Amino acid sequence: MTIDPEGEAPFKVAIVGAGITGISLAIGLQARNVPFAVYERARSFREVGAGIGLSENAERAMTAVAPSVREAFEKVAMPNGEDYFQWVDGFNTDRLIFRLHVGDNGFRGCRRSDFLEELIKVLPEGTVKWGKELRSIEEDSPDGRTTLVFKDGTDARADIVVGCDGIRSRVRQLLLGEQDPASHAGYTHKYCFRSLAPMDEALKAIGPYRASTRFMYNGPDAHIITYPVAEGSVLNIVVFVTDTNPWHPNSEGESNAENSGNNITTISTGGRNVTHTGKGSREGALSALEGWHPTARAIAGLLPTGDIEKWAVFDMLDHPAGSYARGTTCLAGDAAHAAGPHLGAGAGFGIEDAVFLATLIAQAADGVKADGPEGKGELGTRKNELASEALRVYSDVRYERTQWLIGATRDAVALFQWQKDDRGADHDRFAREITRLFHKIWHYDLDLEVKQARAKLAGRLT
Ligand SMILES: Cc1cc2nc3c(=O)[nH]c(=O)nc-3n(C[C@H](O)[C@H](O)[C@H](O)COP(=O)(O)OP(=O)(O)OC[C@H]3O[C@@H](n4cnc5c(N)ncnc54)[C@H](O)[C@@H]3O)c2cc1C
Repeated sequence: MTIDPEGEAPFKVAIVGAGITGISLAIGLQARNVPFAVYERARSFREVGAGIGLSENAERAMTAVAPSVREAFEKVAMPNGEDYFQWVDGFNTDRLIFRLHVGDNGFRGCRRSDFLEELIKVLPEGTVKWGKELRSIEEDSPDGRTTLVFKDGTDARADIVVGCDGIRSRVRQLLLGEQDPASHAGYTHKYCFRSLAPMDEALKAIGPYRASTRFMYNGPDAHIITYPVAEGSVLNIVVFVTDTNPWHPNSEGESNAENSGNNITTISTGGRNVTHTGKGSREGALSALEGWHPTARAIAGLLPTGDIEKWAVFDMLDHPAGSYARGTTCLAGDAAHAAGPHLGAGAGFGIEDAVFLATLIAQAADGVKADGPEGKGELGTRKNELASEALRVYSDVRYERTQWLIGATRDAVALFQWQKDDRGADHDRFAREITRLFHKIWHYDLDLEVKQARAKLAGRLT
């Protein structure tokens, strides 16, 4: 569908950030004929090849935001080896602890970069503006529109601004104030080593069955995840380690404008940008797995030699934002509610956010059209009121679930790393608790929630 960005439609939406959340929202708005532009600080599409899994709630959200999002995923999704998450005692026995059914062909993996590349193809040429790093937002223009000012000195105007700019969100800082602790994510005292190992090497290390499907290895103060991606040509490996120390960044500096998404390199803490990765090594990972079963150690042995990056896991548990919306600006995806990766839900929640935002913004746009040029009061003011209501409803309906995820993710990692009082000994308890957490994520009645959100907005618009 072609959109006239300056045409008659009542709202133009500026989306800051071309990650999964921002691009899903853009496609959702396109499908509902709401004009938009995406402003992304990277100069071109450039992504790390990290693996990602998307659960059934995420797939339902893809279809709801626009069928083309689901189609993009289908092009890159890797069929499951088996439709189960399987947890192994990685420390003592290398034996299975528990299998959780993920649904038929549920929680398929893909390379995040492959998915994003397919998603971006859905958008009309020129709607993603590359090399646009947001610096500030000015809201005092006479027509009620917002001006976005970019690092390169250019600016753009919009009626609604949605910050989809990730865990280090600039929009979040501008919305809440840089000195507000809620503007900055905090260290979860976990870091990880990640790698995509060639499948022939993986097969030698762990054999065909373990390499064919997702496995997780639990143990004291660390855990490992492995699953095949890219049509089974590589094995995605993540080794998570608990760190009792505060995060010690290597250096301080400017945020790296080329980085995007999972490629977390710097983060703002206390108003400063501090390095968010440290140097590590395969030997470091192996020493965190001292005394573990040889299989777990063989997986860590697949990490590259030499210096490798270790990635700190940050989240927004300690200082949550009180709301995701203020006026005609709001936050979505990791910018609003970044959680650790341990329940594999962040991207799916970003797509869910996109469904609500696209739906509610389109509904508010219909409200403006219904008012007509002679509408209630000054059009700029009325437009802003309707836009603000849509964003407020979005924040209200998404807040509880998305905030829950952050704490639930901390609980999950404590289960994996034997940090609960039973130190991993009670397998039934593990099965019960982990099932409850995943099921709450997966079994979400999106249609019902969207319907209720629409009704809530309709109530406020009358
Ligand atoms: C190791 C790991 C494994 C994970 N596994 C899973 C999984 O299996 N399943 C799952 O659902 N989730 C997973 N996640 C979480 C998931 O990756 C994130 O929740 C998701 O990518 C967030 O998407 P986003 O679009 O909100 O933000 P991001 O992907 O961070 O995108 C933000 C975008 O904004 C841009 N940007 C930032 N600042 C500015 C600015 N000032 N101006 C303009 N642009 C800007 C960035 O360059 C970037 O492109 C994992 C995360 C990690 C770290």
